[in-house]
Amino acid sequence: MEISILMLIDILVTLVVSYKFFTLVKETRAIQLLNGVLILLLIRFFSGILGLKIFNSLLDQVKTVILIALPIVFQPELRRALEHIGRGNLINQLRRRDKFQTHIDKLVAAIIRLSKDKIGALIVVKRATGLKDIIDTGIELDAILSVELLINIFTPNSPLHDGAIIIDKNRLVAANCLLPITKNSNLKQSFGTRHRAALGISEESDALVIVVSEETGVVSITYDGRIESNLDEFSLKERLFSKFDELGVN
Ligand SMILES: Nc1ncnc2c1ncn2[C@@H]1O[C@H](COP(=O)(O)OP(=O)(O)OP(=O)(O)O)[C@@H](O)[C@H]1O
Repeated sequence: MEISILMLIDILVTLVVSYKFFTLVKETRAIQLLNGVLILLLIRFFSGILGLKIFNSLLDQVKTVILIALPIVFQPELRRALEHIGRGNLINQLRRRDKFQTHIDKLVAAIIRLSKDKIGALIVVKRATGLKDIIDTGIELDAILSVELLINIFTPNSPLHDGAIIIDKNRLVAANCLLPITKNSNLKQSFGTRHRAALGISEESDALVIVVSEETGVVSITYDGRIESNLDEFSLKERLFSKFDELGVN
């Protein structure tokens, strides 16, 4: 078989597009469904070879239902993916990164100071999932994010220090908010309600949550129902950056 240049280009383009698609969905809930679809296609392939006619037609029906249901169930992910492609322009990306760096720098500077002073904090950073029901449990602020404001809010005895704050891009949306507590029973005993609340909201939304322990000053981050502890300034910035870059916040 002759391999033409066109064929090589074809393979390369398919690989690049598949890789891009995979990186877009890998940390979303779409990945589980994608795995399911791949398994289904594999079963359909073998059942085709074996000539199991009734089973084949059943699998074909299931495939049709899934194809119709996909765009409905994954409407937010699809929208994000299309927006991501639309933002491909390099200048826009650089501009976005720059603006974005400023929000992250402010946030991280405040967290590091809170950590040094062992001031407990619970900071929910909104991503794609709306958090209206959580915001409604607290006090709406809609203030521009600043290091001083963040420190002021969490300073013990300040009227807003209890509960969580919600941040959306460079705005501090609300404080004093109540988060759902995780039901995960495999957590370390040392994680109290502040950390359990951070995990709870990260299980129910795609938000990133930063926790500063009042007892130890340790900084943790939760996302997708997972917790990472003992983050220093560098790794915290790195986590925030990669999570938001993925989403394309501006
Ligand atoms: N469901 C919740 N939603 C929002 N904030 C909460 C919630 N539960 C607890 N908190 C916050 O956590 C504080 C209590 O933290 P607690 O000491 O139980 O947690 P912890 O995980 O051990 O943290 P630390 O290491 O800071 O002690 C409360 O004063 C409140 O500000």
